[in-house]
Amino acid sequence: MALIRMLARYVHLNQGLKCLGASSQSKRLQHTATHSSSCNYQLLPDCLELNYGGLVMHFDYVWLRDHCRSASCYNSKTNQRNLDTASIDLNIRPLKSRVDENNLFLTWPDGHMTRYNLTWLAQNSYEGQKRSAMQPRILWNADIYSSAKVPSASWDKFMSCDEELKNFLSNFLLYGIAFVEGAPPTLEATETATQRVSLIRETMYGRMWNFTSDFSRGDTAYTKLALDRHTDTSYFQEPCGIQVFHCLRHEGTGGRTLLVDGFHAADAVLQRTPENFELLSHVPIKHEYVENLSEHRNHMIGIGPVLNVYPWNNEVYMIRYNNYDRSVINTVPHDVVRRWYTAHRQLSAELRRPDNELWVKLKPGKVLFIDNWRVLHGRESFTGLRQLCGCYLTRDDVLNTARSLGLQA
Ligand SMILES: C[N+](C)(C)CCCC[C@H](N)C(=O)O
Ligand SMILES: O=C(O)CCC(=O)C(=O)O
Ligand SMILES: [Fe+2]
Repeated sequence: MALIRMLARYVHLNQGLKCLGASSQSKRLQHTATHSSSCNYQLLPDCLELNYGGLVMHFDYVWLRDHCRSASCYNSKTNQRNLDTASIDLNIRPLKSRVDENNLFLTWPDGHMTRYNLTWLAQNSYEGQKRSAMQPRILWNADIYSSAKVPSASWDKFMSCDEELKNFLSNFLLYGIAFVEGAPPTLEATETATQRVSLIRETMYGRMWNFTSDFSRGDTAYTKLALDRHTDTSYFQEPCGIQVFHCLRHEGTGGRTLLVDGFHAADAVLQRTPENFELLSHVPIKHEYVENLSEHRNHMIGIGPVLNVYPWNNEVYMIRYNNYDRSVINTVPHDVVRRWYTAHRQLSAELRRPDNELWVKLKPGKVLFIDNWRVLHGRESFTGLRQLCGCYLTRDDVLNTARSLGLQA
């Protein structure tokens, strides 16, 4: 209750501020209302209201001064701000204003004039951001993914042709998983493939890893035991963005890989029980990695909610779910803990629905890329010698590559 009340208060506060600005002050101040064929605007006491392209937007005056793109305020070669934001009068108002077909012009008290392209304003306004589509994704269960018949990239083309890389990344962004097939079954080839996409993120497990069930590290991954669905490195303040797996060898039985779309499960919780979604996206949880071997001593702590969402549209951008590595809960009082367990139970039930489970057997030559911020992985127990190599990738650089190829990321 306390949490929900706190959120409610936050919302009321925001609305309260808006009302105060519009009602108590507007009677005293003169409004400037201007119309052009496609656009009209008003200088309200606390913000500029712009109606353009069917969208009503509100811009704070300091924001408007801060976002001046003139040559003295902004370096368009480096795309960096020159203006010292701390030097803007927090009560600043424009002295003069006008619009033409495509632009809004404001003249500031010191005589400086700013020209804003109206389309730019629409794209960069809060209202526009709120309305704009979320990252296009196909939320999947086993059936949806299998029926989509998503093609794997073929090693030769993947390495030589940008169009193949673009298709691969486009599928990766849509589904959170993507495969390259026909790769040489070596650690070196795996490394080369990943470097086509991004930079390798070195961790305490190394840069490229090649592991088997020898308990060389203090973690269940280095055994033959089954591993329930989870995300990796939840105990980092910024969990690794992408995980790459390439099974170089398996002489034995079992050992299939389990994949589950965490965003699909989170969406089911949001649709059915919004208050549980709210708890999962606001209660901070700790994950911890404590390794105490003579060769390796590590202590990692990561803090954050299970679901990380953008506050302006509730879009989930990261799930942290690892019940093995989840640490003591001492960040919220007992009544919130109780409700959090109920919410966690619902999410777990969604993640465990058999129809959400995609099982694949990794084979030499087949490289799997997993979005570790979205798709959970696990594995079946196994017998015999099984050797898995791979690495983590930095998320920013994967998205950077995708954007440079013209994809929305
Ligand atoms: C992939 N590799 C074997 C190197 C590390 C495994 C890390 C396992 C850890 N429990 C986690 O989930 O983060
Ligand atoms: O052995 C596997 O297939 C995966 C183990 C695992 O979860 C990991 O290495 O992160
Ligand atoms: Fe893992």
